[in-house]
Amino acid sequence: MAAPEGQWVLMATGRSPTNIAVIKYWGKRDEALILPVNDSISVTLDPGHLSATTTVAVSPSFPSDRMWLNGKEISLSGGRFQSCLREIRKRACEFEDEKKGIKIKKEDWEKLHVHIASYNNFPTAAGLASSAAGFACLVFTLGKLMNVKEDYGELSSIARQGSGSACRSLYGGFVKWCMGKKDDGSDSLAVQLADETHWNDLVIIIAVVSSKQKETSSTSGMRDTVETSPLLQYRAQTVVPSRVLKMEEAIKNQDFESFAKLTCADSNQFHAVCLDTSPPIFYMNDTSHRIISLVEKWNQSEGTPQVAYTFDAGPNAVLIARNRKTAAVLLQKLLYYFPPQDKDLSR
Ligand SMILES: Nc1ncnc2c1ncn2[C@@H]1O[C@H](COP(=O)(O)OP(=O)(O)OP(=O)(O)O)[C@@H](O)[C@H]1O
Ligand SMILES: C[C@@](O)(CCOP(=O)(O)OP(=O)(O)O)CC(=O)O
Repeated sequence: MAAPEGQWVLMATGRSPTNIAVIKYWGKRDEALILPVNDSISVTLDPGHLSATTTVAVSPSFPSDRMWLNGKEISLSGGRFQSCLREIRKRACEFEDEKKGIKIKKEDWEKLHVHIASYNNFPTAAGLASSAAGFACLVFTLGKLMNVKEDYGELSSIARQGSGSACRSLYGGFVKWCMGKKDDGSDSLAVQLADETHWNDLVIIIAVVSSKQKETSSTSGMRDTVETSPLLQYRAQTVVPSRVLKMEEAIKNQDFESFAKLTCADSNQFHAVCLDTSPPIFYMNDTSHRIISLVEKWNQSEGTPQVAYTFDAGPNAVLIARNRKTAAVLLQKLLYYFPPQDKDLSR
């Protein structure tokens, strides 16, 4: 290293959006490597809306790795953070900035420590996939800092070890997480099905029913489901494989009717396996159920789907409208049936 010991700081910043699964990931076949029991498909949101922004810094003057999430220091000792840091460090390459007098050899990265600061511009751990945006961003930004040359597929398999759904946030547009077959997880990674320009008409509206942290985390919820739900076997082995093929076709052909039916059915089956878990897991609440009824009745009365709904591990509704005109009508309906309360307006 050319600069005097401890005199320099090198930084990189990245931003990653969250993604919303339209065919859900729920259940692991390997807890440590985070390998799923089925493929899943998601749509990545616009980074301008729900995203994580992460800055990573490295300096010889840092005595240890540290991280701040939304301004509060959090521990990096957990296995998931450690896996991401280890896997990225393994792939780090030589870096040189002659002007600043910085030269980092490949082997130096193992000894250098990082400081990480990340902000989510939406509620953390509220079932809005903060872990997806967060770990995708962490891996991407560390890769940028450490001059990692791997492609996005390889980075996605590292992000997967932070949080399964994170592997899908490395790409924009429609993304498939291929479950893979190998025991070491090397073939469990994300591929882009279509980029963000492919189906421009769609509009996504997130109705935040509650921004409170959920009671059952996705990680522990899906562990209980794997251990106790007989329905999960049927879902993973029989239902999802054919649904994934149909969903790929629907996306390719921009076939909203098929897309909406598959999305709603898959969300409902995911919540059915949660209910089939012992003890049962309830992520949706009465408001979520009322939103489902509203959409189902509207779609029925139009004769063809106008809006698709999907709910992750929480009560918040993700509503996908076929176009802007439908999205405007949807907003009107939501405001009519769920008028804002005084406390919402004063926020
Ligand atoms: N910006 C971030 N950078 C790094 N890690 C993050 C970030 N945001 C969240 N996380 C990690 O993700 C955890 C929250 O994940 P959790 O799965 O509980 O909630 P969620 O992702 O919001 O919900 P879900 O995955 O069920 O939709 C945090 O405790 C933290 O470890
Ligand atoms: C319901 C889901 O959002 C579950 C996401 O689970 P996580 O990816 O948060 O779980 P871990 O891999 O244990 O971190 C469905 C999905 O995004 O596919």
